[in-house]
Amino acid sequence: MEHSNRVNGTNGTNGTNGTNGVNGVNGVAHKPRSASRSLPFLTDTLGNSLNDRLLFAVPKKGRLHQVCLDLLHGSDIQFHRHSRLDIALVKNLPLALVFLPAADIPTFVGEGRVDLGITGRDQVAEHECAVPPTTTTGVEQILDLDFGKCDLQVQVPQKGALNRPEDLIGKNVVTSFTNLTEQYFRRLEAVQDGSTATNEETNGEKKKLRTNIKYVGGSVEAACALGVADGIVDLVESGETMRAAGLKAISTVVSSSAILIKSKHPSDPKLVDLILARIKGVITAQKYVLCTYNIQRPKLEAACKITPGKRAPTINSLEEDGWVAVSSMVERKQIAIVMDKLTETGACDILVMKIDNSRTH
Ligand SMILES: Nc1ncnc2c1ncn2[C@@H]1O[C@H](COP(=O)(O)OP(=O)(O)OP(=O)(O)O)[C@@H](O)[C@H]1O
Ligand SMILES: O=P(O)(O)OC[C@H]1O[C@H](OP(=O)(O)OP(=O)(O)O)[C@H](O)[C@@H]1O
Repeated sequence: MEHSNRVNGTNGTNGTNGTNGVNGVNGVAHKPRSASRSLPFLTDTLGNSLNDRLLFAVPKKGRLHQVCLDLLHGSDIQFHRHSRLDIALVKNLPLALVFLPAADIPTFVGEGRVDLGITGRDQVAEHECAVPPTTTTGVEQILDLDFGKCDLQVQVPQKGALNRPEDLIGKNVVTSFTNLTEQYFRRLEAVQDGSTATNEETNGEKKKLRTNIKYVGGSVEAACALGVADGIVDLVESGETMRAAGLKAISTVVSSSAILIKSKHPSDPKLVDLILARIKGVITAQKYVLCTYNIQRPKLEAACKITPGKRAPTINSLEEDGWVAVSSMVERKQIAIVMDKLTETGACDILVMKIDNSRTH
């Protein structure tokens, strides 16, 4: 059915080359949506037209899925997703959500088929290795979302003769990120051969890679124990998975976090700005708390150095002579230290409040 091919994208963009899709998803050639946007099969399926809606891709499963749903909720993007349907119309904005695998989102947004998306920086890097951006295609990274932080790392068995990434040259490496891994080992091999990375093509042909890179879609950490790989390239957050599999990290290929991306020619740039502002507001609200306290005026300058706020602290006079009340945004992760320092400076009645939402610059 055309619908599942085009929107689910799981057939066209997976496979051994990850999100390669050089010819577009399922071979659909690139055509900017802004030029002509006709999605008749979606109209039929949902009984609603998507042609006037901005399309926003959200990871349909995995580590980023629930956090993204929470972010949409915080941004007052209201929708109802019918079971098994990967598209949901937003009730209060001319927007439709498209639920896709995180790995496929850069392809859809990069080709301009979808206007906005949330995915990992690692997935964008993996996609761009295979499909370099042009003036009309490729994604623009518009906001770091401050969650989904992890590193794509080269890992080898804790006990063994392999200790440096160079030791894996000519050996078997298993990963879900074949493009980044190939690029990484191509550079490493070039250095070992005494050539430069840019010198990797001879007579227009890529030099054959000596390292054998194999794709697996998940549970990458099992590959060494099962004898499929000498080393792996996989994501590490806490390091628990890696350690449990008896592996250690020896190099970082890419550091990642979740990002908001947009196509180069979104169908409704104003709505993109509105959604960006809302999401920024939620992210800022999660990152900061509001700290208020009372302090005697002579100690105010020292206190303001501890709580400079995002722009400047708000200072109000108190009825009690010589005292002021201060309120200031403080990074949530710094708040305990800030309260300790304020107390030392002579601040009292220190209160810390959660911020539900925000609009700041
Ligand atoms: N352990 C982790 N900690 C933080 N972020 C992660 C972690 N694992 C993956 N991510 C981020 O989430 C993105 C999606 O990875 P994930 O493995 O959850 O996706 P998936 O393959 O679609 O889901 P599943 O593994 O359930 O099939 C990654 O590209 C990365 O940016
Ligand atoms: O460092 P940690 O906190 O242990 O996280 C790292 C693990 O998380 C991801 O896999 P995930 O659990 O999403 O499942 P997958 O192997 O099916 O991709 C990643 O591929 C690692 O295996």
